[in-house]
Amino acid sequence: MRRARDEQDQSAALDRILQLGLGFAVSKVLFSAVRLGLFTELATRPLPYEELRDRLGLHPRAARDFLDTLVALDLLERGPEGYGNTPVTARYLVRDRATYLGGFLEMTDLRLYGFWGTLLDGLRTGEPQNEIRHGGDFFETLYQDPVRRSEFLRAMTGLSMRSAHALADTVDWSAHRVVADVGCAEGGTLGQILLRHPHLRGTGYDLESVRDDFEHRAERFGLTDRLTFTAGDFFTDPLPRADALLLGHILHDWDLPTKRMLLRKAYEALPPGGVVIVYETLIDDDRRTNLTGLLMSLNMLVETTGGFDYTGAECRRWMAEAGFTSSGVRHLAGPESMVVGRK
Ligand SMILES: C[S@@+](CC[C@H](N)C(=O)[O-])C[C@H]1O[C@@H](n2cnc3c(N)ncnc32)[C@H](O)[C@@H]1O
Repeated sequence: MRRARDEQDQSAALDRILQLGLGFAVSKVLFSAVRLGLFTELATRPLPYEELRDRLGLHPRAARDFLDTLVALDLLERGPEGYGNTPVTARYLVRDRATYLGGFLEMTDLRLYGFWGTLLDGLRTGEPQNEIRHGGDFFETLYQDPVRRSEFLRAMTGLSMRSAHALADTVDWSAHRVVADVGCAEGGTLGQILLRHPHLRGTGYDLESVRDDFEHRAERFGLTDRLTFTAGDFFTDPLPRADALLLGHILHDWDLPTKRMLLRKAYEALPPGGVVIVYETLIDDDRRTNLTGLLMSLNMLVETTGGFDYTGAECRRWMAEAGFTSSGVRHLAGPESMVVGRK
């Protein structure tokens, strides 16, 4: 009896190893579906097999396996009317919906997928594997190409969207008037917060080259009267003054001295009682369970010269060193949590 159970366990573990080994294939199936606009084609209703195949321009040899793989992955439903979105893909993978996450997946396919191909080099050398593999500054290099810049900034909106909703809903904004987002990208997070809290004004702070993308999105939000852009470089300039400062997926881009410098600058920019809100895929304190946080940290190895993700306990320690009198960690959404520090 026990032997039979051991054999079953072993066989399940072997299946898992096989599936992990084929993880790259799963990623590519998902990326292809997003880039083909499959979930967007199904936005209003399910479609019969032939019609869907023809609309997507798929070869008959490939189409059935491709679509049924997505069914097996719980990313499509198949019923009498054909193939349709699941509630999750309808919400997150249909383009032009406010909840679209696909921008992050598109960027992951176009950039990260290739860069992770030389992970082994990164593991051995500690050097980035992306556009700055042979030197240069990451953001300066990336932003030289306007298409890649916009694609990256859109990806940030997708990555942060669920946390943006959670921040808007769970933080007590009533005590604040002005909130600034440091390294705001397109301003998607700030926009979601301001839409829900009409008494707030917001400043997006980022490099000058981000201005057009930010202002375009502020217009789409209908928030140009309350949401403005301030160009700045947080290495050389002070941070904008505000009652609340957001640092979303910023600290993980940089080495420890820069993380500390940014928290010190945040402290200086806040009035007494002001708060800094750091949010990321924080790694659990025991570094065992938040797989996305650990993978994100390896992604910082691939993408940056010194960046790494970290635990809530580490961040609270750096906040205390910067002068913040109290701090606490709270879960936001999925793998993401925030650390709130009060001056
Ligand atoms: C990983 S993205 C995070 C975007 C956004 N906060 C989010 O969570 O979706 C990092 C952002 O920091 C900005 N950034 C990089 N270097 C900067 C600098 N020296 N000064 C100001 N912003 C900078 C980038 O342009 C980018 O928008």
